[in-house]
Amino acid sequence: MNERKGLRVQMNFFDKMQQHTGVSLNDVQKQAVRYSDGPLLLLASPGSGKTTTLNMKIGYLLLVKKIPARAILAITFSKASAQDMAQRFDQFFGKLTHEKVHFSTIHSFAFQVVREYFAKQRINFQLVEGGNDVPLHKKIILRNIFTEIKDTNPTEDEMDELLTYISYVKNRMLSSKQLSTVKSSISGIADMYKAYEQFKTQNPQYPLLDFDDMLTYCLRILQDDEQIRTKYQRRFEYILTDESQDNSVIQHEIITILAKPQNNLCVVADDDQSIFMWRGSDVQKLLEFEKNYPQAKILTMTQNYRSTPEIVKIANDFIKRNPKRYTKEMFTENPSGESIEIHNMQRYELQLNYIIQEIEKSSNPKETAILYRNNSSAIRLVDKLNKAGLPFYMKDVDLKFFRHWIVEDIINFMRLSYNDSRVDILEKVHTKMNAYITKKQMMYLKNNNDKTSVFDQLQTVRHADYQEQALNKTKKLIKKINILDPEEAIKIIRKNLGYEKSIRNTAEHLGFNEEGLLGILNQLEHIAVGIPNLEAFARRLKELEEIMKTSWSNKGRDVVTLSTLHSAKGLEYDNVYMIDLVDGIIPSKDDLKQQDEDNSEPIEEAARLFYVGMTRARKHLELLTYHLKDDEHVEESQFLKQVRRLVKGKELVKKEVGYLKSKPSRDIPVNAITKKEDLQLNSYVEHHVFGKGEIRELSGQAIGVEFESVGYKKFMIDICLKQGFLCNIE
Ligand SMILES: Nc1ncnc2c1ncn2[C@@H]1O[C@H](COP(=O)(O)OP(=O)(O)OP(=O)(O)O)[C@@H](O)[C@H]1O
Repeated sequence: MNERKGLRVQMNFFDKMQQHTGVSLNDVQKQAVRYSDGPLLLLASPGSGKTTTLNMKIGYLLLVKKIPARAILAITFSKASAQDMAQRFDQFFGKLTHEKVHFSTIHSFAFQVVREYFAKQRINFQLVEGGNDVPLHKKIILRNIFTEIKDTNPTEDEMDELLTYISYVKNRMLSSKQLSTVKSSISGIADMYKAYEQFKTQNPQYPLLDFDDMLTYCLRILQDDEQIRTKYQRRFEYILTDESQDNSVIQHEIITILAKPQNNLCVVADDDQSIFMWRGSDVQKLLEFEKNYPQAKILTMTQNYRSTPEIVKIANDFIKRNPKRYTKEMFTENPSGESIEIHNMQRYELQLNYIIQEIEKSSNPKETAILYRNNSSAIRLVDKLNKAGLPFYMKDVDLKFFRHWIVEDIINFMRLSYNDSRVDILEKVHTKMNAYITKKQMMYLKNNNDKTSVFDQLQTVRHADYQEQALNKTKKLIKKINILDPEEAIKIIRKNLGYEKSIRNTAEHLGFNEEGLLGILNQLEHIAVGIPNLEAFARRLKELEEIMKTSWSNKGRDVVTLSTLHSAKGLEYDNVYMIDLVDGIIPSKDDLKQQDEDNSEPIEEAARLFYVGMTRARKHLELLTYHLKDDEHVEESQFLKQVRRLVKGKELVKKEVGYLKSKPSRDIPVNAITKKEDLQLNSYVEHHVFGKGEIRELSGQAIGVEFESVGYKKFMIDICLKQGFLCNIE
């Protein structure tokens, strides 16, 4: 093609695309689309049209450069983004070409390579994660290794830490010698990692692979097997990677090899949105792009099409606090809107009440997101939302809270109060209260249990006089718990039975985060407010778990979205509320500690997370903080202080009193069932979230309904009646 003709074809492409999609690319976007031969780093600010540009670029390769689809490899960050890209590609080009480009995650590409290699070697391998049909799961292997090495079962938190550690080590390609450089609260974690690796490879004819191994093997195969390497290098003439700021070291290595020798590699990234360092991503690789490809072209897309200038300006100025970054000045030509709001509440509860009020007021909840750093922020929020009758969609449901050992302990204390002859339950909690019960005494009870009160039985084998008193006191307290309401009961367990002291001791001895553990107790206490008895409390926990678990069924409905900041990546909403903006959460305690120890990387990553949150908002952004949580003073987030300085007095500090509420916060429908006697077995009702269902169970405090849309669910009758959740069907 001669130069003029080439230029004409390009012009036609952009004009045609504008007519076809309504999107008129800006100059940098066009340059990025056109630049296809050689390495290109496309640095893009949030909302600057990365996905749009990447899609146009692929269309350009197909339609203008006549590259067959199978020669293009487009790597996305997650399965969901691969689907999203494929969908958007179809919208743009579905009518213009029949060619189908394969959008793939790096893991699914690696899997293809690994499968091919093992087939060639006639070796059977087995996956240890993904799906329920995996015969031997990674978590089971690791649980066993942990128990063998530590002589105790891991907690859920320890399992998480171990899984993250292993993933980090592999993604960062750390050698055995470097293992000790990775910080962990679990002693002996490096040995666990080594034992795990050894276990998986003990039979070379039948290796076990987890998802991270897919990358490790893929890289090794590409390095060592010339035939496979050249096959893929020849096949993929053009490689594009999206969200590359979150690629790990090993992912960068795989892509570097694949792109050789022509290096037609387009890397789309925003170093300011790199938020997965803890999982092994390495933004350093991006910052070194020019060093690795001296002939590289670097383009910067900084026009934001998403947000108002008020949001764009503050977010842009905020992220400059991080010194190690590519300099970019994000700007927008969008019309002006409202300024960012900062709300500094007196107490944590007021933040919750405020959020509820805002959602109730909202005419379009689907366009509203509540973002928080930790999943634990969601528990009380979900409780409140449910009590207010506000349905929601939760982006990444984490049910760990409900299985936490502290929750189990509290339920066990309550169980014991129903029947204090239960040796099996006492065994689970005997070391966690002030009764000085020894292992030997427990053995005695197990062998001689006469089904009377365990405390009376223990009196016969007590060792010291002080134990007599302690056992008497414990027996009385345990009995008392049974007649108290759950909120009071938890207080007695914490303070009088000595459970809180035992948690503090455990935290100190095992290096657990004491504040986090006590936080779980506080959450339980709050959930318990207003619940009449212990059974109802246990049921409420189950109910909350179920509500969270099934919130996916609200996806796409006109409901508010709850999400961690991490999972909000790539999404956008008209209204965004960032909550729990206090020091200790964002930045976390550990971020702050590491900063004190001269490692500023974690706090910079936390700032990027904050930035990701702010840039999700199209029109309305609110940042929420408070002074007091559970009677403890908390400091507002230092990031928020920075934003406050940038907003300069435009904030609206609202008065606490405006948000206090005690009554049900939604309008109860006229046909709502408010009396227990109006609930009839086998009759049909309409639930405010789950729709039509048949009452199948009515027992004590609980009601069970079989719904047409989501199946069987159990609720607390009291809450349903008070909040008007169930309505008669005409
Ligand atoms: N040249 C353009 N003109 C008008 N709108 C555009 C243009 N480019 C992109 N957009 C629009 O801007 C919005 C953001 O684009 P996109 O989702 O591609 O951004 P992104 O860079 O991937 O965002 P983020 O990284 O923050 O998730 C989309 O609604 C898109 O249609």
